[in-house]
Amino acid sequence: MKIVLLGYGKMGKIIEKFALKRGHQIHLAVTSANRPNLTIADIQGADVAIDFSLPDAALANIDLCLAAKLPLVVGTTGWYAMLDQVRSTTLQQGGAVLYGSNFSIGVNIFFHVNKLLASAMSPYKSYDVQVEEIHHTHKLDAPSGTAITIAEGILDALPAKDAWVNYIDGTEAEVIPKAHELLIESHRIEEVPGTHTVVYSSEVDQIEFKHTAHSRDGFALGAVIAAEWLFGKTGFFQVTEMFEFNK
Ligand SMILES: NC(=O)C1=CN([C@@H]2O[C@H](COP(=O)(O)OP(=O)(O)OC[C@H]3O[C@@H](n4cnc5c(N)ncnc54)[C@H](OP(=O)(O)O)[C@@H]3O)[C@@H](O)[C@H]2O)C=CC1
Ligand SMILES: O=C(O)C1=N[C@H](C(=O)O)C[C@H](O)C1
Repeated sequence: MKIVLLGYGKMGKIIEKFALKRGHQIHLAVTSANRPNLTIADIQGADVAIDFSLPDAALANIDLCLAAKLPLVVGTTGWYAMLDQVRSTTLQQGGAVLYGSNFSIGVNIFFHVNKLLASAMSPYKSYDVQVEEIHHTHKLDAPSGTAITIAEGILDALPAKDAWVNYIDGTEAEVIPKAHELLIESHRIEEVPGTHTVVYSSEVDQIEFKHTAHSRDGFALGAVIAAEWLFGKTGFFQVTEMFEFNK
């Protein structure tokens, strides 16, 4: 496939490596430098686009790909408040968009088991739950998209919690969650690729469920596999739909 990389930073460059290894070609790599002059015609000769850019850039990139009728995989996080609108625009225009807060196999298995664990925990009111995420200091959004997906999995299964709240470690404003709120604690530490932990605590014990990314390779390979999966389809998809255990 000929791939347009929307974003050619930390992720875009690793995605390129896996795309070439799997026999694909890079049609165009887009950065802040060439994005202002990018036209529909520039991307129309490609088969698929993969967006790992900036939270503020994702929506315009989605619109551009829809206008060009180019299937798009969106890995960029931090735009999910607009998800419903993007879904309906994609469906109205007969486009193809697949998005996911995390493309690694390990995290997608984690998402699945997280829901099972939350269901198992739901009768046991003596446990409180919180989510922690640690990422590198360059990250622009908090909480991470992955932490939001994890929190949504817990909220769906635990009637005692109906909303998440975020505390960013090191910021002054203290966040004390109410009993019905699920705390997501965000930490920013040097070059950490991404660590997510769900913690259930009671007076007598603690359960910790943790995923640690050793590098960005799992995210990048997953994004290329997602592009292969999306090619030839129309609709609005989540990365979770690619996995056998969700079928
Ligand atoms: N879903 C997942 O599995 C994962 C998602 N992510 C998400 O992916 C996104 C990118 O992460 P990362 O690669 O680390 O970020 P980087 O900051 O390293 O790279 C961002 C890239 O986007 C480019 N860019 C800036 N503006 C635009 C624009 N308007 N259109 C296209 N490209 C643009 C930048 O250009 P320039 O080089 O000129 O600055 C840069 O090349 C983040 O939102 C992150 O949260 C990250 C890892 C995994
Ligand atoms: O910005 C990152 O680096 C990452 N972002 C994604 C997120 O917000 O969850 C996925 C991964 O954790 C790395």
